[in-house]
Amino acid sequence: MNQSKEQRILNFVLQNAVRGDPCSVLDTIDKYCSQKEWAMNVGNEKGLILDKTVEEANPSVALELGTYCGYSAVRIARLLKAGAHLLTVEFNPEFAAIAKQMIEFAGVQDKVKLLEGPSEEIIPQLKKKYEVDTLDFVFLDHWKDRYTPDTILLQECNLLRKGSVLLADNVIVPGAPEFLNYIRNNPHFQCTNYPSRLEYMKVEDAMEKAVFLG
Ligand SMILES: Nc1ncnc2c1ncn2CCCCCNC(=O)c1cc(-c2ccc(F)cc2)cc(O)c1O
Ligand SMILES: [Mg+2]
Repeated sequence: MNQSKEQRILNFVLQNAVRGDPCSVLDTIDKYCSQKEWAMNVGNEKGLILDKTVEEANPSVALELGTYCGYSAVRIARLLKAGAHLLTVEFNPEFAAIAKQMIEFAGVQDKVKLLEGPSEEIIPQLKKKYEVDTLDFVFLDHWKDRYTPDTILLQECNLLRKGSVLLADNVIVPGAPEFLNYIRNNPHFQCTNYPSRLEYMKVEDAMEKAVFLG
């Protein structure tokens, strides 16, 4: 049974990165995906925007929708202060299994809780089952047509507080036009667009930051 691309990415990390060193894991994934096989990690260019947004928010509780191989989970977790944690939600069991190993190899497993399932099922469980009060930071990187319904669901579940920061990947490619329209015309959010490039490609993409105003 031949290996998946995600398994090949993980194996390359296990063989070439430094165990317990998140930056070396990120650099190794970026090396593989820019030289060998493209994959939908946020990458280093948009990754720098993610870094700055996380550092500015300095979250105690962060949520990621769409874990994939764990690249952005490692990227976020490496910046979290002592006692802070990231909940990351992955729908695909194969991806979740890869991400779990990636997160452990990077040494950030104590800061990351990987939740398997569709976002629309997990979000309503965050308060009672996962003991979340409110979310300080949310990274949207899952199905692009789920960005809007899940942003609405987060509000309905009272998971956002004044100042909660949402950051959405791929608002140009593959694109999330309906989300941009929703969030930019919603008086409860203050939006900022960050033009960038699609990971590992000379193709325009962008991230959208939306701060919840309460
Ligand atoms: N918990 C949950 N709930 C719902 N869906 C869930 C989920 N957990 C996972 N998924 C399912 C998401 C599957 C991956 C989403 N990301 C993407 O689809 C994505 C695609 C591209 C791309 C760009 C140009 C191309 F030519 C081709 C692809 C780039 C990106 O940065 C992307 O993030
Ligand atoms: Mg993405």
